[in-house]
Amino acid sequence: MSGLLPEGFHDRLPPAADAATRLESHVLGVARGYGYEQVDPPLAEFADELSARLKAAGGLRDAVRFVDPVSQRTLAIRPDLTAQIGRIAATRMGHHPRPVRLSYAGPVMKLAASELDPLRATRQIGAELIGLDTVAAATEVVRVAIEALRATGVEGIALDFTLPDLVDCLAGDSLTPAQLATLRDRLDAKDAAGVAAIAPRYLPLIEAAGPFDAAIERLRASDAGKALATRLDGLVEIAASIRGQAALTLDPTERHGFEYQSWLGFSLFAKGVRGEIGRGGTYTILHGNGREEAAVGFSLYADPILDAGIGAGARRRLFLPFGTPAGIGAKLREEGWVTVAALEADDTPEAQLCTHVLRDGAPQTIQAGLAAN
Ligand SMILES: N[C@@H](Cc1c[nH]c[nH+]1)C(=O)O
Repeated sequence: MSGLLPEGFHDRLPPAADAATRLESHVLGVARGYGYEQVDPPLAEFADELSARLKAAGGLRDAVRFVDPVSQRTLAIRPDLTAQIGRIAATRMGHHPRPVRLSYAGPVMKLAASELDPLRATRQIGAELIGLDTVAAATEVVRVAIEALRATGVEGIALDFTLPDLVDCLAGDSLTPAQLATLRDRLDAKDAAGVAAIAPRYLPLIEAAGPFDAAIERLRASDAGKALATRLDGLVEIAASIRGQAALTLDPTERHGFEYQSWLGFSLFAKGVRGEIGRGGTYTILHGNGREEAAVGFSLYADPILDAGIGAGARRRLFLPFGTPAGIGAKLREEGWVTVAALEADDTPEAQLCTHVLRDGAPQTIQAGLAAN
């Protein structure tokens, strides 16, 4: 059925849409347990406001934009919720004591799809801690993310740490901006020869990538000037808090998708799920008066998780034959049943995808085969 929706857009049908709601409430529930309260910003807002909120965010290349006939200003549909949370924290919640803990869930839209990420209209669920980007703050955020994924039934979680601003931090002023840009590009491509041609001292960063402990050791060994020592110590502490709950790797130069994250970034993966299921890290919010504020957070991507069939749960629907008194249905729903009432005499449990049928006043399982969805 091509042409019904633009490429990269999709409908969620039953039972996947119910699963999506359940997943969202599990994640928000775990975040709520850690003190994160939900905010719900609008789908679109002034483009200049959205693009200037996070330091190093690089504009709104990813956003669908249009001129609002009412305000006559350019609006952007959010491609990511983090900047909106930053805006709320910096403005309307600017007077709240720090750190502020906020959670969110909602649709986002991207201007273009990529091969790795073919969906343009997706949903993000996440949490942001505003006011700190310390190891303690990052540890909490990473824990919430992992616990939230586990609560939704995701198994085989893997977390890949990265150090998004590492290259800039090591470069000092020894490289021109143009050289730095090429270097970043070559590091992203893991092009050892290209890196060697610009600055051979960066080669150990490519070689270090891999399982966490070994990668840390290799990085420490190559860090003669101890320029990385604090960052590496921080990573080790964060990693220790989730050990055993996720497979840990470290790719110090990975920058794809980490546009605005600062000293720490991480990507989340799960067994049996294609691509990333979430991402997070530390970043800097810009206040109107030029003040900068540290923050850390994560966003989970519901679509790949749901597409892998995780969190779907089994359907359990009880068919109430035509004429069943309303009071009986009410009592069964109180007991936790999902009831589906026949509204016409010839309706059937099969047509209503029911797993159970009310017979002689009691729910009975329908023979296997019929019950399958
Ligand atoms: N919103 C970011 C992840 C993030 C949340 N907070 C900090 N970083 C993303 O989806 O790429």
